[in-house]
Amino acid sequence: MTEYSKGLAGVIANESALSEVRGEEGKLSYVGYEIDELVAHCSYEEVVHLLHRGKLPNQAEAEEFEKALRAERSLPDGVLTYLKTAPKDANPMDVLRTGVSMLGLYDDRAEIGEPHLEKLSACAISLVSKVSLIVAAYHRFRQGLELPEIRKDLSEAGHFLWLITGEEPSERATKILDVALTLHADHGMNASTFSARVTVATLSDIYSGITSAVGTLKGPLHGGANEGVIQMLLEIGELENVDAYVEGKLERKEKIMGIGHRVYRKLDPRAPHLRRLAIELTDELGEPKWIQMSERIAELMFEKKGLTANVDFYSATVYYSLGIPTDLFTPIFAIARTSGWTAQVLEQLRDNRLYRPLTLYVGPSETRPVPPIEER
Ligand SMILES: CC(=O)SCCNC(=O)CCNC(=O)[C@H](O)C(C)(C)COP(=O)(O)OP(=O)(O)OC[C@H]1O[C@@H](n2cnc3c(N)ncnc32)[C@H](O)[C@@H]1OP(=O)(O)O
Ligand SMILES: O=C([O-])CC(=O)C(=O)O
Repeated sequence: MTEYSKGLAGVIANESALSEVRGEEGKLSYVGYEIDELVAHCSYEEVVHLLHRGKLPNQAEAEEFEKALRAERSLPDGVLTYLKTAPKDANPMDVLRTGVSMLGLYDDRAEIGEPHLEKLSACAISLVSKVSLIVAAYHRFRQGLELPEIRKDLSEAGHFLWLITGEEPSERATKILDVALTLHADHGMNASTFSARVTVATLSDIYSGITSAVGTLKGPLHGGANEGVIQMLLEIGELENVDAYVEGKLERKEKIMGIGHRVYRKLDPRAPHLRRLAIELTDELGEPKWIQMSERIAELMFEKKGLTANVDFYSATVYYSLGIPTDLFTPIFAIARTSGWTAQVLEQLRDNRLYRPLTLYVGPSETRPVPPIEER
């Protein structure tokens, strides 16, 4: 009999040369480069090149790739109209999901059937660029503001900050966001990437794949946890309330957001980078209580459950300290992960096989005749 693993835990679903998640060691690398190295030496754009093209770019390739990404900084009029008329109190992840789906309507390269890899690569670059624009444009429009002029002189991180604030982004904020984007870019067979791969494996189009992924990332057990972390910190309010809060949650068998991971059991290697940034930023702001509360939560969860902080735990405090509205945290995750989703979609289609696992049937063991309706 085929082995059953609830939630597909421990099951290998495909091969990938993109990210290697070494859960036991607490290590993560993209195409053979540890994330610590990438964060120290590369821009997010270079990391996107690595994921999309399989190698780090040289200077000329990096410039050409940046140019290609920046050339895609526009949205079809139909999408802009939608973003202007979407409900102002909508969840930005819902707006993004529909926005990505709409992009497919305006891109005639988005075909079903046998993949055309060159066209798909172009769509992938376009998506990496446009997802960020959709998030920023909706954020401006919901406040009754115009989108600032599109610029070609700013990096992906800097341009997003420029668009959401309308102010020249500082080098420091740009660098911090750039690091966060790099750390979130790809992560093996996580739930949203799996969704994207399942969708395109039917030979549906890339926009359908990324739409599936956005919908999957939104959930609080996945990317949505970063927003849950700030809500939790605000609810706790003060350091002295942390212990009672955590104990209460555990007694009620409720989850603490940003803690635990299916694959990393000892350390999520992205967390120390984000923790360092969170400490620096809250210190500069003179608001160390956010990090003090976080540290106590992490300490208690390790003591009581042996669980550690995941990528969402400290990224929340980093974004909060940068003044980014809470409901844009998960969309920022989506902006970064679009690079990984699209790279994984391309990889899936280079050597495709339909995903079709089995179900362990637990219904009635015997089949029965259908009784007449008056006898049921
Ligand atoms: C980018 C990302 O997607 S990272 C993950 C983001 N999600 C979160 O931060 C949400 C909070 N965390 C969780 O819900 C889980 O840890 C997940 C979904 C990430 C991983 O889930 P699983 O691998 O199924 O966890 P698993 O069931 O093995 O957990 C083991 C035990 O720890 C408990 N546990 C796991 N995470 C938490 C948590 N955050 N708070 C409280 N208890 C937890 C489980 O309830 C379980 O307890 P039990 O043995 O008493 O039943
Ligand atoms: O890999 C996972 O299960 C969740 C995820 O996306 C991540 O940690 O980045």
